[in-house]
Amino acid sequence: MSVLELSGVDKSFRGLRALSDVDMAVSEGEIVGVIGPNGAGKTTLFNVICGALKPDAGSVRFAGEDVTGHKPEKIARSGMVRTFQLMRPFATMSVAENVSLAAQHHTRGAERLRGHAVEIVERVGLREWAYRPATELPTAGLKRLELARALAARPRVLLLDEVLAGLLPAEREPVLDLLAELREQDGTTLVFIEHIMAAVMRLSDRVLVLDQGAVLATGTPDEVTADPRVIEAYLGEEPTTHADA
Ligand SMILES: Nc1ncnc2c1ncn2[C@@H]1O[C@H](COP(=O)(O)OP(=O)(O)OP(=O)(O)O)[C@@H](O)[C@H]1O
Repeated sequence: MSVLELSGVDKSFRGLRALSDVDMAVSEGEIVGVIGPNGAGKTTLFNVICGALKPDAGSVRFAGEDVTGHKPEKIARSGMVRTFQLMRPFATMSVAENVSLAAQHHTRGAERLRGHAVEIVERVGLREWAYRPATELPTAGLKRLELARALAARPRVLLLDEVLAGLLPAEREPVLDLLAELREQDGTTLVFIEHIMAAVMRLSDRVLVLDQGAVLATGTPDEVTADPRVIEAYLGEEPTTHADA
């Protein structure tokens, strides 16, 4: 059974069709990369899945339940959590406090909450930063903190919006390792929007290609990167173009 299933999803903004009849099914424990040119509808897709936007038509099912139009907090509490491209931590709080705040609906008791937050801070590689103000973090640290906040909610499905953007190639590797570990150790299902094709190729079991709001192709990384329609719409003549975008 699919843990996440979209059926016939449409979403328009003042006549602009941002999503058009999108079907998508993600199995438990699967890693699905979502790619496509700028404006293809990737972020809108995430916003519809996580409840930030209500689709004009179609449905979103999570863990067998119809969650179409449910509030984002409700969807997050039920186990489907997203990260944002632009991380805005609470400025007056430390890194660990920011993570605790995100964990408070999911962990009972102050002691356990603190322990859970510290464990996640360490897991994302921010141990030295735990008690420093979150605003002092460099970009790579803010990205890790965003991931930590999402993990604090104990996600069953994690939606990652360009989690590698702004990171140097050397900073990407540990994040990719962590994402692979989340699936291996925790069985977390991952759906990630990414422009860096090397990461998409390495991490994805399956890739969904959006173009002008519609699903252009879906398949293994090798299948989609060899698909002439995908090459024409997104990858260009040289698929390596996006490798370090
Ligand atoms: N709130 C909004 N109001 C009006 N138009 C919007 C809104 N959100 C998105 N759009 C439009 O919908 C289309 C899809 O946008 P979306 O941000 O989902 O694309 P994307 O694939 O995530 O692009 P990118 O890779 O640049 O982030 C674009 O034409 C965009 O301008």
